[in-house]
Amino acid sequence: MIKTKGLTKKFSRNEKEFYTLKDVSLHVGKGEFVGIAGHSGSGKTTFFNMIAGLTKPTSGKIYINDKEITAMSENELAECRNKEVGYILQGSSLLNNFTVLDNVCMPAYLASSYEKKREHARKLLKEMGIEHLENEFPEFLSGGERKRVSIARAMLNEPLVILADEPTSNLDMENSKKVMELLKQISEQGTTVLVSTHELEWLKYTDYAMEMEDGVLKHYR
Ligand SMILES: Nc1ncnc2c1ncn2[C@@H]1O[C@H](COP(=O)(O)OP(=O)(O)OP(=O)(O)O)[C@@H](O)[C@H]1O
Repeated sequence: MIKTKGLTKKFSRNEKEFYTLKDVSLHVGKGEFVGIAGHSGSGKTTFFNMIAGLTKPTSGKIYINDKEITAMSENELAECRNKEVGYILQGSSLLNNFTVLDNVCMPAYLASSYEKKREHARKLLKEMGIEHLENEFPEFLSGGERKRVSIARAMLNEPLVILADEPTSNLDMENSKKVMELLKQISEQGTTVLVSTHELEWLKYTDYAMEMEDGVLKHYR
């Protein structure tokens, strides 16, 4: 479950202050698949970074599974981020010097249950249809394959919430479809999924969609 209440974010540039998010309230229930449409620069990534606990809001509250992350200490927040939120960043965030399997296992390096997680990582690669690539290095993969590795990595700690920021950008139709189908499947298994996109056609996979326009979140469909 994701809940935001009156979220605002003020940035400054060249000594001028401006609001990137303006009073954003959203409630996404367990297992729901919700889309956020919006043009480049409308505030989607800022919104996702806040839900992931990476950027602090200027004002407003954020709850993940009924826990207010905006009231947490840095340590509590780091733990919540690692356990409860899987973030698929815009673009490629895989490490090229590590194999596919090691990239997927990255969020578990410090965990005592590392070996068990490695088995889970293999299961996830299978679910993503890329188990044959586990020993490859990311730079030799296609964009669609890399994105599926990122989804597997975000799923490693079995989070209750998945954030996918523009997961179809730079992918062809076939791969975009595959990625959206995988995210839908993840939500049907009970994980809450929030996806952003500027390509409206992909919103048909979601349960419903909102639109971000100049930092204001409105109902889309
Ligand atoms: N750290 C920052 N300092 C100043 N301005 C920022 C900062 N981060 C984002 N912005 C500005 O906030 C606005 C929203 O950016 P954001 O990245 O959230 O948009 P977006 O909808 O995700 O766009 P895109 O899809 O292109 O990434 C932009 O005008 C951006 O330049």
